[in-house]
Amino acid sequence: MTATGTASALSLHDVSAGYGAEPVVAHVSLEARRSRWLAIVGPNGAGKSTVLKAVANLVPSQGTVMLDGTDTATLPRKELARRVGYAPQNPALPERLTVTDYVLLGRAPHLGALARESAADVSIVEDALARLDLHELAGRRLGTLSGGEAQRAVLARVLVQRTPLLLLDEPTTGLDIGHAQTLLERLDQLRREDGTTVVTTLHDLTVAAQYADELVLLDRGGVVATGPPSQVLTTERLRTHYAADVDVLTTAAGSPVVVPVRPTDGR
Ligand SMILES: Nc1ncnc2c1ncn2[C@@H]1O[C@H](COP(=O)(O)OP(=O)(O)OP(=O)(O)O)[C@@H](O)[C@H]1O
Repeated sequence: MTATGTASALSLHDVSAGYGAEPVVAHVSLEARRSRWLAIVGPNGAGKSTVLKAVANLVPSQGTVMLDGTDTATLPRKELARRVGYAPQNPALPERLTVTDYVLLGRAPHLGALARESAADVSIVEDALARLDLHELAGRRLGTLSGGEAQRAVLARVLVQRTPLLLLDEPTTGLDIGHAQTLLERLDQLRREDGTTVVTTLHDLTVAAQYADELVLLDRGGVVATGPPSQVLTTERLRTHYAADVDVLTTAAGSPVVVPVRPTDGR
């Protein structure tokens, strides 16, 4: 298989994970092919974030998680951080750290035990700050940023990790439409040019359909549909799993557009 072919970058087989005695996701199997974009969608509480955390080894899990054919259970933490970049939905941020110092932390998996960042590390950070429109905020403390600015700092930190797999939990949360588009296009560029595999959770199903090659629909901790967006996003499915009234339109390019429809029965 070629680097941009259909090889599996990430596969989950029969994974169950959770926070206590009972798993909140159970028997999840899915696959993200190298250099493709997989979007995990589903209603609130379905278990999307938990699946990402299971891959990042942040919650106890059972089953098998394979990265490029290697079982993650065998990977030391630093090696996992060189392979997987994970951006959580609501990270706790060190308020007093500047944006630059925080983003530099993303280079840590590539440094030796006592090594300081090199000029190359600083240059990678400056590039990420510029791409995410953070250069003017580089010296600001995280505690002084707006929600969308802080979200962009979190994403910059994960991008400088330069991992072959990105796991991004609701990456566009808090971003205005322009910054969201810039970010999504940047991710797509990494996918196309560097062969990065992108796995995101996304609530905006139209955006998910625009960018993802494949969707996995989760509900109540299990996979209920998998496939290309045009197959997964049907009016019936969205009613069943989201209790939503929607029309699913199709663009000239064949991409589904999910439009909420107001109930006419006075609900
Ligand atoms: N730290 C935690 N401790 C206990 N239960 C948790 C914890 N985090 C999440 N849960 C529960 O696990 C289930 C799945 O949560 P998860 O965050 O994975 O859902 P999600 O699909 O990402 O939801 P959302 O769309 O609302 O972000 C939910 O019932 C949630 O209440």
